[in-house]
Amino acid sequence: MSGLISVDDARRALAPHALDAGEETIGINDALGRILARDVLAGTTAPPADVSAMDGYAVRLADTKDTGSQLRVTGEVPAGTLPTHAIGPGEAMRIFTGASLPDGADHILIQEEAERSGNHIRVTVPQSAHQHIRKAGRDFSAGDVLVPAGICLTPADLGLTAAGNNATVTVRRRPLVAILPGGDELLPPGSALSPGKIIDSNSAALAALVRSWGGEALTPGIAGDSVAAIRAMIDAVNEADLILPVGGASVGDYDYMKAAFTEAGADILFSGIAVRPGKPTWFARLGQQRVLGLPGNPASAFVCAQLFLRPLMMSTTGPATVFKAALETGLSKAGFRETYLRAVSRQQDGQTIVAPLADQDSSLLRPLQTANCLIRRMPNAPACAAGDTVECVKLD
Ligand SMILES: Nc1nc2c(c(=O)[nH]1)N[C@H]1C(S)=C(S)[C@@H](COP(=O)(O)OP(=O)(O)OC[C@H]3O[C@@H](n4cnc5c(N)ncnc54)[C@H](O)[C@@H]3O)O[C@H]1N2
Ligand code: MOO
Repeated sequence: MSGLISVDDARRALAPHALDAGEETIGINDALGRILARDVLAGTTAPPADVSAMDGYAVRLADTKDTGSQLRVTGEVPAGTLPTHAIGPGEAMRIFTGASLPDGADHILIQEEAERSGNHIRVTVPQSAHQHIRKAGRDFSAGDVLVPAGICLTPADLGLTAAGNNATVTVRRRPLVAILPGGDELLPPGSALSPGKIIDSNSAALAALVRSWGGEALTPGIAGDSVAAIRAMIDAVNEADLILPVGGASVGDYDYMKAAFTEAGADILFSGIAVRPGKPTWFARLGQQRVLGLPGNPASAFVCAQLFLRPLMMSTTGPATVFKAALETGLSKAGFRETYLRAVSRQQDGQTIVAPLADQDSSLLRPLQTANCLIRRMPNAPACAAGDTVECVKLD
């Protein structure tokens, strides 16, 4: 109907245009939250040798079984040095936490369980089992995969990466995504408002989504309602891998976005999707740049970013979570557009329950803040009852 393409066809049309911004190698201190492009390998073994886990004496267990046993202290191994000699029967070596075990030793007598006098120690607590030695390679061995490619780097991953003697990691480059809101009514947050003006909320929400999907967001400002103003903005973001024009996508007299992009040389691949909310969503190529036009209504822009922008950026994030849930309340017959209802899902008695929010108007931000998922309804889906199973998409 009316020249709109289906959600599935839109996804298929977008698939060949998914972003692959390439790889870059960066310092580990800048890598938190980045997507790893190449496995991190251990360049060393940890611990590199059998080491002491306590401050005390490296001994032979057999020499320390009885209270009062005397051992001769033949030397010392502080952490960071290697033992200069082995120990023999009746001998001990002073050792500190993390230091390498001398040959001949098979046990650490902690200093609290020994009494020192000159070059001798006396066992004050009989020792019964080998203890306090960390074996070489207990954590990892040289050549092990420490962090697999594809994951989003956490603080623990970075500690492990460093321990494996890696100062850098190779991560996916962040695609540069420019957000281009258009409309004479829009002012940035924090402005002095005047009659007829509203605040641009889409830029903040979309920039946050872009960042959470591994991209870098550019927000060059708001374009006025004219082809010339929009073209100036297009020129200003020629570095971007993807441009997100927001608003001005529908049929109103001041909806200039597509005209401006066409004039700039863009090739529009589709315009209008049978989806609710988000019908005016469109897609174009401007040379190497991808252009995903989103509707101005905040819920439409947000939902269509989840449905269409996320897959475009998928090479850096992986697919959205889809799950099944039981409806808390019935739903009336669906319209001809594939519909995504903002909803709240929760666990109850081992079951996932989902409830659509009462007001689904696409201008509203409050329900969007409350929602944690979208209920997907296929075009013309029949009415369904409470308890029926529906498909849901987790919201980011
Ligand atoms: N006669 C028709 N009118 C409309 C149709 C239609 O088919 N025929 N489609 C409607 C649908 S569906 C949508 S969605 C909207 C989308 O229109 P646009 O993409 O052209 O968006 P605008 O008109 O520029 O804005 C719509 C609405 O959203 C507000 N807005 C815009 N940008 C922002 C922003 N950055 N932050 C916050 N709010 C924004 C704007 O002020 C409008 O209220 O069109 C319907 N109309
Ligand atoms: O498709 Mo629009 O997003 O319903 O308001």
